[in-house]
Amino acid sequence: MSTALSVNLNKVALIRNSREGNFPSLIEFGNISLEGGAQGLTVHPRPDQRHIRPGDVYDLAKVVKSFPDAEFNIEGNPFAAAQGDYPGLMQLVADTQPDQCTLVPDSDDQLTSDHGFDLTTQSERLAPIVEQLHQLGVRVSLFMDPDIEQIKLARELGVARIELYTGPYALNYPSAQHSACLEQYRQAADYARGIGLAVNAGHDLNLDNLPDFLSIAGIAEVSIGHALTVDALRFGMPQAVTRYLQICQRSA
Ligand SMILES: CC(=O)[C@@H](O)[C@H](O)COP(=O)(O)O
Ligand SMILES: NCC(=O)COP(=O)(O)O
Repeated sequence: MSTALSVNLNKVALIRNSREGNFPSLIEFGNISLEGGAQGLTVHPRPDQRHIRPGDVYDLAKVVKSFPDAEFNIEGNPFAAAQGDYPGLMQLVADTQPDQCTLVPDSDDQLTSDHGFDLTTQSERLAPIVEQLHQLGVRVSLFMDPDIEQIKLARELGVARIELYTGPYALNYPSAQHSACLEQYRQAADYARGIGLAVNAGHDLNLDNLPDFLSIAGIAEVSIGHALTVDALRFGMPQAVTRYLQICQRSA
């Protein structure tokens, strides 16, 4: 099986935002990624617009549509309030109709995503959001820790996928805890697939830790941005995309 690579362009936007103007262009790097064979693009618009801006979401939706087989994945917290010209995640999704929306429980003051949903407390308020996204024809993925009890609750919400938050996996690679950590993710992924959920994964995956992670059977998609952008500084964007694709094509 091959795992789809969705290139997250957040950090290209971070560089762009450090000066006036539109350099680097996200449209250019979105095209380079998809021309290089990536199966999709991911963006994570946040209310403070530290990187992805609403205009980027509309621009990249158009880029993805120009590649018939490519997918657009918009991530974010559906409960984060509109702020300035950030209209809220659900408005951006309604306007651009992405293939997938990955719901992430980030608060506005987080440096980055650092945990999955606690569905014991969030399921009730997520249910109408999931329904709304399904009404829009958007596939829903929930950002989750590798916790089987939580994954059971994700299935009850009727979503198609979960995205395993791989921050702890990356943190433990390579260490004495690596094997046990990988096994926890394997068991969570196997369980999720066994109850009918497809499994995505993301956060801090890189060229070193990705091969071991993709020894886990049936990972549908990995979304990678931070390390891939650094690798683009090293090798150029086309070669960086190629190197991740080579690993994804060898997945279990
Ligand atoms: C949800 C997740 O792990 C990442 O996709 C997220 O996009 C990281 O956000 P930053 O790029 O803002 O760190
Ligand atoms: N969902 C994970 C993602 O889109 C990118 O995460 P990272 O590679 O920037 O850590």
